[in-house]
Amino acid sequence: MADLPGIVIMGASGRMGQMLAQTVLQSDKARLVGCVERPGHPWIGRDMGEAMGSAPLGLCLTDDAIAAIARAQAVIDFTTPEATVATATLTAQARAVHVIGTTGFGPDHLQRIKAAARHAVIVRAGNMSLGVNLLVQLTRKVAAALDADFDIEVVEAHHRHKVDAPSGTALMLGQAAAEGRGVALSEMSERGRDGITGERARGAIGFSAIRGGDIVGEHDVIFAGMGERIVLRHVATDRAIFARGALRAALWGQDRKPGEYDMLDVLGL
Ligand SMILES: NC(=O)C1=CN([C@@H]2O[C@H](COP(=O)(O)OP(=O)(O)OC[C@H]3O[C@@H](n4cnc5c(N)ncnc54)[C@H](OP(=O)(O)O)[C@@H]3O)[C@@H](O)[C@H]2O)C=CC1
Ligand SMILES: O=C(O)C1=N[C@H](C(=O)O)C[C@H](O)C1
Repeated sequence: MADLPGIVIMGASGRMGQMLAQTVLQSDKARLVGCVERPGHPWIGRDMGEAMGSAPLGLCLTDDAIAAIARAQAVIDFTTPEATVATATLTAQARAVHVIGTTGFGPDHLQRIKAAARHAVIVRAGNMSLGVNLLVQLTRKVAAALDADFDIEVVEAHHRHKVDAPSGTALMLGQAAAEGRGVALSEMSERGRDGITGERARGAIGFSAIRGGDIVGEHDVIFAGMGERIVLRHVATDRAIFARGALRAALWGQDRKPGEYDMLDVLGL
């Protein structure tokens, strides 16, 4: 048991944090060695099992990220862009694998993650599920097969608590569509239409976001032509798919060379 890779979860009280804790606890390939929350969080000092409403685990939540990461072979992080960038510095120092599920990064955050990946293995993906990563590859393929007579629209729906848009998944799908088409997403993306927008630009890749209730995550990539339409769809109904993918990434990352990887690398897609 002591030989199994030790996993630390950042943002352990969150929607994904709790799902990750349960997934690691149920696994016979890894052990949970730390649960970290931000300083001042009401769960700090409480037993993680009891805080989640189940049996005690003998593992208390801590705000001491440095001490927790020192015990870890991998850190799984579904938090905020600022928290993740700060953690990337610590995982790089500790040479622990950093699995990043957080979304909503700006260019400066991404630059800092890239710098940390010079020293440690980072696996980062806006969606850790097998299904979405397959959809990414399908999107690339369909976009490569069709010309700009087919308008590409990415439509996503998430729960009311989500703070970023477009979702990380929508951006992955848009990026795959742009690559399939051989264009730069930054030049072709159309977001936030409102009012008199004018006609759709030929070749644009559009993004729309729906927020409501408890929707776990739904993504459509629409290729709309004249007289026909192709729709590629993924519907997530359980956050366990993301947690399973993240744990798989943490195990895959052991003994790899430092660098920034994604779930396509992990899944071999
Ligand atoms: N890649 C993927 O497959 C998936 C990615 N996500 C992404 O994961 C992220 C989290 O989502 P979700 O779990 O729903 O969000 P939550 O808000 O439920 O969880 C985030 C947690 O991180 C905590 N946190 C904030 N700052 C710190 C810090 N400095 N140190 C430690 N913990 C901190 C928050 O605490 P507090 O609330 O007190 O601030 C909260 O408990 C989002 O970016 C989301 O888009 C989600 C699902 C799948
Ligand atoms: O915030 C979420 O919940 C999710 N975020 C990820 C994203 O931004 O795409 C992945 C998943 O869709 C759930």
